[in-house]
Amino acid sequence: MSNVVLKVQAASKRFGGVQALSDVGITIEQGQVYGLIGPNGAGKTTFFNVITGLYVPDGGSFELGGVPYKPAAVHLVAKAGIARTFQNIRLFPEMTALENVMVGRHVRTGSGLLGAVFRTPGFKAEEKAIEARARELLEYVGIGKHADFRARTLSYGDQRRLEIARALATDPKLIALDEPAAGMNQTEKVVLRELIDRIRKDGRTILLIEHDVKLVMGLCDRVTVLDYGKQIAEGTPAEVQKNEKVIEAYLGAGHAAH
Ligand SMILES: Nc1ncnc2c1ncn2[C@@H]1O[C@H](COP(=O)(O)OP(=O)(O)OP(=O)(O)O)[C@@H](O)[C@H]1O
Repeated sequence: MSNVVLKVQAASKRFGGVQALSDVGITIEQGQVYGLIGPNGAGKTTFFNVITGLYVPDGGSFELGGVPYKPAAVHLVAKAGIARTFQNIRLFPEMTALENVMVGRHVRTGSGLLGAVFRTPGFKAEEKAIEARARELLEYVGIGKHADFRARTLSYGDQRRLEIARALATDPKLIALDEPAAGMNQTEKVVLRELIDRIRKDGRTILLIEHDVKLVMGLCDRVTVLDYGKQIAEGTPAEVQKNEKVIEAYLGAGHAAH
């Protein structure tokens, strides 16, 4: 059996005169942390939006766990098994941390609207199980003690970790993190790195957009570099760092030495 989790071939997306993505292809294997880097406007977020159903691609083929999928709508992609976080945190700010994670978990549960309206025994048992799992996930990302706080009252770093817990709650085949370290201080970044490492060790597969080159190079098994929508390099962090095009377009002489 193939251990490829996500296979994207020739993904393209145009906005008016801007070719935001031009035949971009990546293959991510089970248990990998895969990095997507590139300068501002390179097409990283567009790629995320395409694979998660937010943007309809102009072209490309998409497979998740060996099964073709059409990234046509966000909820279908979530059901197919991709969960994501956003560059600009998107939590329900007035709901508690626990409730935010429980919402994520509902993607995977059976009781429909009628069960919820009539509060059937099946629904109640399921709610209990969802709550228990959500508490576990909050502990897992290190914010268990904030379970009953409203999301908006958490620190920035904790909100990012809450987003990760919510994404994990869907039991995704692939978890896509959009700049998880943005706005974090050094201490928070160290904790984040440990968390991503743990998620990988626990058997998950991760796609990561990140501007912090050190974090990307330290964490990722493979990296794709985009520039003006084109894939200018693909390989291990060591290979990519040596690539002339990458040094020119993005890393710069100062970064290449790290
Ligand atoms: N909804 C949209 N409408 C029009 N143009 C868009 C849209 N989304 C992205 N673009 C354009 O597509 C190109 C790629 O943008 P994208 O946001 O994917 O880059 P990025 O690599 O994620 O950049 P950043 O690091 O700044 O987040 C840019 O030129 C951007 O202006």
